[in-house]
Amino acid sequence: MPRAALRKPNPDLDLSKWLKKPEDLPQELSSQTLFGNDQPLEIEVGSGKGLFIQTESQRRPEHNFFGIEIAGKYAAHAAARLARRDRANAMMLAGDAEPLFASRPRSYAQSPSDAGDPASSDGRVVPRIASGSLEAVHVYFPDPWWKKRHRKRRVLSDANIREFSRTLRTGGQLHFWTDVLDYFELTVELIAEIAPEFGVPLPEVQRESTHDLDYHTHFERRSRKFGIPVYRVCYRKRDRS
Ligand SMILES: C[S@@+](CC[C@H](N)C(=O)[O-])C[C@H]1O[C@@H](n2cnc3c(N)ncnc32)[C@H](O)[C@@H]1O
Repeated sequence: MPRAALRKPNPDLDLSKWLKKPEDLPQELSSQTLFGNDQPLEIEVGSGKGLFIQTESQRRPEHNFFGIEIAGKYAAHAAARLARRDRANAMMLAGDAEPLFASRPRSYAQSPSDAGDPASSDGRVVPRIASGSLEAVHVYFPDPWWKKRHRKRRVLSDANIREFSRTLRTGGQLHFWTDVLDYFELTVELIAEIAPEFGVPLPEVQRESTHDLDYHTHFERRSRKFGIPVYRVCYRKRDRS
């Protein structure tokens, strides 16, 4: 299903507080470095038009929300939602989530001398997101990328699932919703195989919507309007020991 065209953003809206580029970010990503406080940090990967981050940052002001969206236009659209509401606990990154979660150097480097994450004095790479530091990771309606040569683009790849688990605190949550049944089943199997610390997936309930934008995300809205079933799960990371 093609995506609807985006409305042009208001050029008078100053997005600088809500829309970041990878090069604007501090080396370590935490509530303290991004928001200047110690509220629990939740990251949404693939925010699209930003309905989730808009509604959740309003509903739970005691948490911070960092949305990552690789498509610049969508990231700007989501940031504009936050800017119009002057939201203090949410911001968007226009960029790829994978190198930010990676615990090995990846390619946000601009030049060979600026190669990825810094090494600590004993030569280990320091990840951008500290282990056990996140309250939740949200992945809603990720592109399934069926072709074999495209599978490495999946947000729920082996590598990313391991990194999501690494960065979540014990008891932290991974939310995954999709309307693609095969992809849902394959991903649930994959998580059980490579990240058993997530335990069994807990089903999340479908809420009744009370108005036209009362949905979790834009893709959830679209699926429900077309009568397409949505598969929703939440994992809670357990202590491995
Ligand atoms: C199908 S859309 C779903 C958007 C939104 N989550 C929703 O449910 O309405 C998937 C989004 O993930 C974004 N995306 C894909 N790979 C990404 C990555 N590696 N990092 C950040 N965003 C990514 C795409 O640009 C796209 O906007």
